[in-house]
Amino acid sequence: MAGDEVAAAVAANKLILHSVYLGGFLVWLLHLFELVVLRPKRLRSKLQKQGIEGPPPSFLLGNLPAMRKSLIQHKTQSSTETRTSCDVDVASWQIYVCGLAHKQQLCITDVEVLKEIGFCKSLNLGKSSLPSTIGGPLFWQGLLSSNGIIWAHQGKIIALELYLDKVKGGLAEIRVDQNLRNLSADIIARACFRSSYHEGEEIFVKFRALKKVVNKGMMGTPGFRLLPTKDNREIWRLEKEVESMILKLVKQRVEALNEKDLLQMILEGAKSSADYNGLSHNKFIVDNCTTLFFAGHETIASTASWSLMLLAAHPDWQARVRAEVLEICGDKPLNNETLRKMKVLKMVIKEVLRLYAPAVFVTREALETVTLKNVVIPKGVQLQIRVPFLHQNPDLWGLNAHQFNPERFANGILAACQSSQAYMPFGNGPRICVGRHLAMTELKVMLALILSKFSFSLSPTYQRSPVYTMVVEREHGIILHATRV
Ligand code: HEM
Repeated sequence: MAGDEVAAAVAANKLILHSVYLGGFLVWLLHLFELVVLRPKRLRSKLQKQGIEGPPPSFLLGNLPAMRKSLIQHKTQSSTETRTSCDVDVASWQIYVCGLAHKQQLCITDVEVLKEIGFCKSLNLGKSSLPSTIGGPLFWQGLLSSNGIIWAHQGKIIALELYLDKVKGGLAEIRVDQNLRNLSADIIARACFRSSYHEGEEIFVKFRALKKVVNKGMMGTPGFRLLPTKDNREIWRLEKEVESMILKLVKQRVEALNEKDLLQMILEGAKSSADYNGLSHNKFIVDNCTTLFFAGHETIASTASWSLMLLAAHPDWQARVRAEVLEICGDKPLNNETLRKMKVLKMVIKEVLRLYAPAVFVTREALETVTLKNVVIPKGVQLQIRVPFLHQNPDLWGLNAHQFNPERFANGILAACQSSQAYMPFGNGPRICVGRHLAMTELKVMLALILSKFSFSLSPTYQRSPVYTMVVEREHGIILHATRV
């Protein structure tokens, strides 16, 4: 072949290649247009035909930072007020599309619909794929994000081990000599796996690093996770490390004396996992352990931190809780009996969970077409419940809905709110948090121990900075002054 023929062939090849790339890109753009413009329009008109009105679809094209800001806005100057974007249009049904999961999202604020979701036992209303799309490597196909028969299988194993009586039985003696995060990790490690934070420390460190990278950017954009970007490579590396550490812990456990604890139950459940959905033995173990690390650790660390901030900002409530703890316990150790008597502490925790619910969204997906409040929800539509909207809605909680006032829970949730469905820090219905009893016990133990020894005030430099990073965290931390009581 002559030189100019070779050059012509190369140029032709290049042209073909570029046309293929361009064609692929155009198809991708069309697909995106279909997802974010046409489908929501179709869904909206379907709902309009059923008499449901809502604002026009809005488009959140995978912009996680913008979504975080819209959820937790800094609307007031006050360092402790918790006002969120509650005053945006809260129509009963809002329709908008969220490019994060490339699914149509139906935002629900109608408590009657929430009630129906709570009572709906059908496996057709499952967990939305949004959390696993965004937070995939943190919990993949564990209990938190799975559906159908595998969820039922995992639920039987895990929920049984976290029942109230087991939680009470597992109360270990705890020393307050670590920071809150480590303390909550320690309790989770002890309660679930009878190991200590120290033994699992490395896993928690890696897991936090993994969470930090997963949180960055536009993780829900289709195909994005497959690209070998710097962050994705970091995620893949950390994922492998966490996995091998968990499996090492499991190996040590198998070689040691068997105890009937949660880890042991997960190991036994893993033996039959393939029968349920083809999940491999190791994947079943790793996904459920990471789910528990994530669900049980970050949520509690977040609630404990906000509790201390609010108590520091409200010295009257801090003094009431301390007086209660000292009166009930004196020099006695904390146990189930004494914890049960701490009514003021419980009211405070409930109020903190109302104002700073760590899980901002509770989500569901219509895995098949379902009907809620006589409205037909087509298969594939995701339902999104924004917890802060419900928890701080003045129509439901009264005019002081944005203020810290634990007294509202003095006579229970029903007396505090127009509808008990509107209080859902732990979600609702069949998918309600399986760790809620452990969480409440853990929070009571941590706060009682800390408040019995220290008194807190807010540093003048403290700046309120809630930010949504899978749970509601503090962007600039919480700065408190502590003195020994
Ligand atoms: C303050 C602490 C906690 C909060 C606010 C919290 C909140 C939640 C929420 C909102 C859900 C979703 C519920 C729904 O979709 O209706 C959930 C699910 C879950 N939580 Fe928690 N949680 C906490 C602590 C824990 C702990 C300590 C554990 C375990 C050790 C745990 C394990 C789980 C699991 C496994 C699920 C999935 C349940 C399912 O889908 O069947 N959580 N949690």
